[in-house]
Amino acid sequence: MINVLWRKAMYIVATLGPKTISDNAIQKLIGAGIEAFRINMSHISKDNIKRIVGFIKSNYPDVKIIGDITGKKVRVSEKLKDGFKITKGEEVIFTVEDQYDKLKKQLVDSKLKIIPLNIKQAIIEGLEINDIYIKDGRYRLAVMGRKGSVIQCRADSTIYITKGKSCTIKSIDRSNMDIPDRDIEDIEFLMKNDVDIVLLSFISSAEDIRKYKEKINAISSRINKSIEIWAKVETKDGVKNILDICSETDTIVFGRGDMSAEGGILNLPLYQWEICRSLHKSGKMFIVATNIMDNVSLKGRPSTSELNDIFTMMKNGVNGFMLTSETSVSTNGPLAVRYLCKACNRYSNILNKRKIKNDVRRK
Ligand SMILES: Nc1ncnc2c1ncn2[C@@H]1O[C@H](COP(=O)(O)OP(=O)(O)OP(=O)(O)O)[C@@H](O)[C@H]1O
Ligand SMILES: CC(=O)C(=O)O
Repeated sequence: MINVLWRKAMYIVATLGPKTISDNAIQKLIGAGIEAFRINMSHISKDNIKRIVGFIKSNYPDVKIIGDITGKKVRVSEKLKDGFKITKGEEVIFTVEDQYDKLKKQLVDSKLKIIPLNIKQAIIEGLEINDIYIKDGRYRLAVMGRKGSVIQCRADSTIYITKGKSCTIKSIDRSNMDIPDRDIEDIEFLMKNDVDIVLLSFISSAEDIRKYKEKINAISSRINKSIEIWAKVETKDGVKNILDICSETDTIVFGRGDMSAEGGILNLPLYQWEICRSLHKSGKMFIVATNIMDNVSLKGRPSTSELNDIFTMMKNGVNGFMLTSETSVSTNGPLAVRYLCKACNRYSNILNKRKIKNDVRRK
């Protein structure tokens, strides 16, 4: 087994994905300095999760495993059997899950492709929708016309559509949505397999967590297992209610991928700053996820702005970082972890020295 080289000043989490689910890849990430893994329940099969958890638990009992459940995330519905490409300028139809089969029959002779979303008609009734975004806001489809739940859109760029792909409708009100059945099944699976932490996605209020806790407590008394609960904040309401959310959990993860789609990428630093200010001296753990070391995936070294971002976040009280696509879909995962650990160690040494100096000066 590879030994962990050093203990880091910050909590560093890596997401496992197609490029890192083998035992060998997991060992390399641990050797580079990882002390917790995120498993995205939306992308990894249950068989693979069982194998990964078994491997980590029996070889690295101190490494924590975090199961990230999908929450109230809008995605392309599982009802879409075969994926397809839509080209720049092409018009397509989005619809809701409960209208998809009917619409497919009605439009059988039309050339328009239909994309079903995993939401029910009631969720979008009366809602003004100007755009639908795909993959954390990276691709935009402008709404050209709409009749109830039949939404005609034009693509700004060429995109591949497959089931499960993440979508964003900015104006959506999640308070009307039920906890997806899939989340409850996934939580029970995580508990039965001794996963340490469940990461609840799209938490917008303390009430959201309490609803999950009710379900988790019921499972817990039935199977006699427990699990730690963390909240992922990635909506405007979540940022607004951050202190309220903290009353129900000790760890907050800021999901910058979804947040940039939900709140607009230009506003992202402002949301991040707002959470830092709110959590300052709260004693809560604050972990920032996504787009931490993307340049290492692309070019083999971090960019100046990534390093500056990391330093500023540490100065503002962030306690940990969560790598997502850097380790799940890139072959440069261990390199990203090494750079991140080195940066965190170096900056925390400097910040600690500065703090001690200032404390002494104040006395
Ligand atoms: N097993 C997989 N098969 C295909 N694509 C994957 C897989 N795992 C991850 N991905 C892709 O890599 C990206 C980064 O993976 P990660 O698990 O960090 O997801 P994420 O950005 O939180 O995704 P999502 O928002 O879809 O839950 C995802 O957006 C997804 O498109
Ligand atoms: C990690 C995650 O969910 C996000 O960045 O949105």
